[in-house]
Amino acid sequence: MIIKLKDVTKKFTTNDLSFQALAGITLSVNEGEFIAITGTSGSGKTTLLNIIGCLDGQTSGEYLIMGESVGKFDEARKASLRNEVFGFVLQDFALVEHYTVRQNVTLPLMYVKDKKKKKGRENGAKDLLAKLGIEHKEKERTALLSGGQKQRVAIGRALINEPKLILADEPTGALDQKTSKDIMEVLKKLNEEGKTVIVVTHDPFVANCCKRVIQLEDGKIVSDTTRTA
Ligand SMILES: Nc1ncnc2c1ncn2[C@@H]1O[C@H](COP(=O)(O)OP(=O)(O)OP(=O)(O)O)[C@@H](O)[C@H]1O
Repeated sequence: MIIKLKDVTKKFTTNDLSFQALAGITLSVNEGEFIAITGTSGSGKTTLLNIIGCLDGQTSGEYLIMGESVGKFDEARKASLRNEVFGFVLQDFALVEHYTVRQNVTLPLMYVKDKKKKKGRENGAKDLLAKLGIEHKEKERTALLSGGQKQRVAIGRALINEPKLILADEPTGALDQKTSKDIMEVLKKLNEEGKTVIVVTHDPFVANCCKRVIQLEDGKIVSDTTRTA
């Protein structure tokens, strides 16, 4: 088991107003899973993904990564998890538009202290771009790319540090149907190669591409189904 949440809640408080975004989430994720988190707008999908990715903390309950309680980790440990264990893919790509494709993909290497590891990954960047079908764009500025190509760059950036898990928040939200299909094919292939993939989506097509679908409503899991075929 790679991830376990036990009765996790999240409350946001602003100006004395309190909002319960997650209301007792219990969930286990095994290595190699391909999961969609779905639900209507405001159901808590992004809040849950942010807690899983250690971008935010829970209000109560326990979150364990590979058996260790995240509550005990200091900021440095959480930052290293974000850089080494998780690869993040976002709806708006979040690329540095005036950087080239290669510069964007290799950006997270800035935080890698181990020189040998860093060099190896730098050398592997070209193969990664080839795998994502954007090697011919290596030296191009990302501002000039199509939406689908930009998302491939963002996936490359998420993969460069060889994470265990890919966390994608509406990865196809800014793409047309055909390009969305292509991007889901890329994620499917990564999953087949062993990566654990969690996708937040409100798009039934995207959810259908995943093997397990977890549906949230008002901060609670209302269904959790795994496709058997
Ligand atoms: N930082 C915050 N401060 C206050 N309330 C927040 C904050 N972040 C999220 N919320 C609230 O928590 C609820 C869940 O938000 P969340 O973004 O997780 O929903 P979502 O299911 O991802 O929605 P969407 O599909 O619209 O992105 C919403 O009602 C939202 O307004």
